[in-house]
Order: sequence, then C-alpha cells, then structure tokens
Amino acid sequence: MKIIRVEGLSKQFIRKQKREGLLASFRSLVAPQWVEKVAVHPIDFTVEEGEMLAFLGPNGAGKSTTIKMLTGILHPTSGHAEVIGYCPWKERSKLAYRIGSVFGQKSQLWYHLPPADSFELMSRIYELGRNDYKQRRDELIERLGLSAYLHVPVRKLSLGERMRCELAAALLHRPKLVFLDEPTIGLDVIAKQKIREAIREMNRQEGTTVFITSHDAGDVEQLCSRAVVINDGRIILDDPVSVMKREYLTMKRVTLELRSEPRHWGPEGMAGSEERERRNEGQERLESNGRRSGDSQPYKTGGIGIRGVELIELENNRLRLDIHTEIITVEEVLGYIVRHYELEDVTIEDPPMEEVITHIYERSGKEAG
Ligand SMILES: Nc1ncnc2c1ncn2[C@@H]1O[C@H](COP(=O)(O)OP(=O)(O)OP(=O)(O)O)[C@@H](O)[C@H]1O
Repeated sequence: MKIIRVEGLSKQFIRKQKREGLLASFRSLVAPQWVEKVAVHPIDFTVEEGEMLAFLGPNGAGKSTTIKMLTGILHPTSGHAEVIGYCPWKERSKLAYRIGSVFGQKSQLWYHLPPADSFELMSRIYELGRNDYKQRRDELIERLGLSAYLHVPVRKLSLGERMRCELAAALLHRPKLVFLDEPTIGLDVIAKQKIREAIREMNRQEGTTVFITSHDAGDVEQLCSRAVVINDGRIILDDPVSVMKREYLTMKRVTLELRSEPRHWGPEGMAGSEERERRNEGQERLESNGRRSGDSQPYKTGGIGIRGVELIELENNRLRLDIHTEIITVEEVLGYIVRHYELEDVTIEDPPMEEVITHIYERSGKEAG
C-alpha cells in the first residue's frame, strides 16, 4: 500500500529582490521588485508503507520544501499529495497525529527541561491515554537506552544523547510515518551507529515508514532500501539503494597512520610485483564479469601500485587513500597494509554526498543528452 503519493507537486517562491546601496534600499521600500524562484519543479513519486526511503540532494535542491509540503507546513504552487490518506496542507492537524519528525538541526524538546518532562508535555499534546503513554514511554526508554539521562536538562546532554531523546519524542504517539531530516548530523561514529540501530529496530518491529534526508552516505547504505535524488528541484534518480551502491557509492576514503614511513615508496608503489599481478588478475576477473568494464572512470594506481587504490595524500607516516570498492575491497587493502606495515590507526569514510550527487547528475545529464 502506498503511504505517500506525490503527483506534479511543485513550489515556487516569490521573494523581494535586494538592491545594493542606501538609495536603492529606500527605493525597494517604496517600489519593491519581486523575483520568482522555483524551489521544486513538478515532481512525482510514491512511497510504500514500511519502506525506508532516502531523499537526497545538495544544499538548496528542494528537500526541505518538499518535506514542508508533505507535512502540510507549505501549500504547493501546483500538484497533489496524499500522505496516509490525507491531503497534508488541507488536513494538517489530522495528519500531525499520525506522523513524527526529527530535525537534526532543530530540537523539538524543551531546552531547559529534562526529556522526561518533554515526553509528559507531548503526551498531553497528542492526547495519549495515561496507561498507553506510560507503557510506550517505558518501552522507548528501554529500547533507546535513555534511563541514565532522563532527568538531566536537555541543554546538558551530548548531541548523541539528545538525538536519541528526539527520536523517542517523535515516536511517542506511534506514528505510521516519520520524517528524519539529517538525524545523524554532527554525531561521532558510535552515536551514529546507535541512532541507526534505533531507526532500523523501529522499522523492523513496528513497520514504521521512514522518509530520511541525509548528507551521510552511511545513513543511506545502512538504512534505506531506495533512494530518490533531487537536484535543482527536479528528481534525477529514483532507484534501489543496491543499484546506487553498485553505480555510485563505489568509493571509500581511508586514512592510515603507520608506525613508520612506507619503506618501498617510489615508482614501484607499495605493492610488490606478486601483489600487483594478483590485483591485475582481480581486475581482469571483474571486467570479465561485466562490472565496470568499459567505464570511463580511470582506476589509477596513484603511486600505490594496487589497482583501484589512489593515493590522495602522503604526509610522513600518514596516508590518505581512495579505494574503488568495485575493484578491490577495503578489507583486501587493509589486509595488505597490515601484512607489510605496522598500522597505528585507521579511519574509513564515505565520499561526501555532494560528490556522489555530482556524479549522478553528470551521468543523468549524459544519458539524457
Ligand atoms: N521561503 C522561501 N522564500 C524564498 N526562497 C526559498 C524559501 N525557502 C526555500 N527557498 C529557496 O528554494 C530552494 C530550495 O530550498 P530548500 O530549503 O528546499 O533546499 P534543501 O534541499 O532543503 O537545502 P539544504 O540541504 O541546504 O537544507 C533554495 O534555492 C532556497 O533558497
């Protein structure tokens, strides 16, 4: 069953044109000039009940405007939307009882109150029955591990602790659908993992539909089954995440701290000839399997001597590598490093979402033209 249906939904803003200079500013007050900005061109998509959908795009792409229309905060310029059977901008308060939202950049908890008090206030706003509320609250405290800081004012919580409380507050009234806008922004690796686990469990146990925007490729890979990418107000990709992973999320950025400077450095790279042969065989095997064969993307060795691995930076004992994971896995590269060098520390990062989207945009442009 479709929980969200969007047809030809668009939004155009009209804003005052600012002019430079004092005189021009006065003139603007008397005779303002207006400019139109199409934030969202007519878009169409649907979301299945129970689905976890990533809604992605660079800054200014139209994500927040779309979410605001789907939650009834904004009226569209044209088109239709149905969210859990309601027209969001016409039936906003009815819809509010059925949806939850978490905005990573904006808290919905009372800043000077402990989370326990915010939960209490929200139970009144949502008109929850006392027993039902207490049972649900205790269940969420247990599931999200909130008991240690339930009575600490929100302003004193770490970002990760606060985000788990935000999630609990959004789930208190058992919404069928939650909008999560950058739920892991600013969190460290451990806190991100905890939030992701909580989201996964909510989806698995309660079948909650999740509509998530994020600049973190990890959120998309680990949580979502489908990704919709919007750029400049237009949808440029609507694909399963497995396809996105295979086509676009094919790089990991790895920073290594070695105990000493790499020994076999130079034109030969880090790998010995045996290793290079093995890698090249691997490459042939991959190409014969049809993956990436003929793709224009160059798999530079960049001084490392392993195909699919590029050296981005070398500073004393510190190396930054880009690993193209359809050629070689991160485990294989780390295995090689560990066999040949003493490793002190390693950090594995996803490429910035902006880079991934630029790649999608360039490719969609090429395919269209
Ligand atoms: N109230 C408004 N008045 C005029 N223009 C607006 C308004 N709100 C958004 N816009 C413009 O619409 C475009 C889309 O904005 P939107 O906030 O939806 O982008 P976004 O994808 O959510 O970006 P971000 O990731 O930075 O939050 C932007 O160019 C923005 O400047």
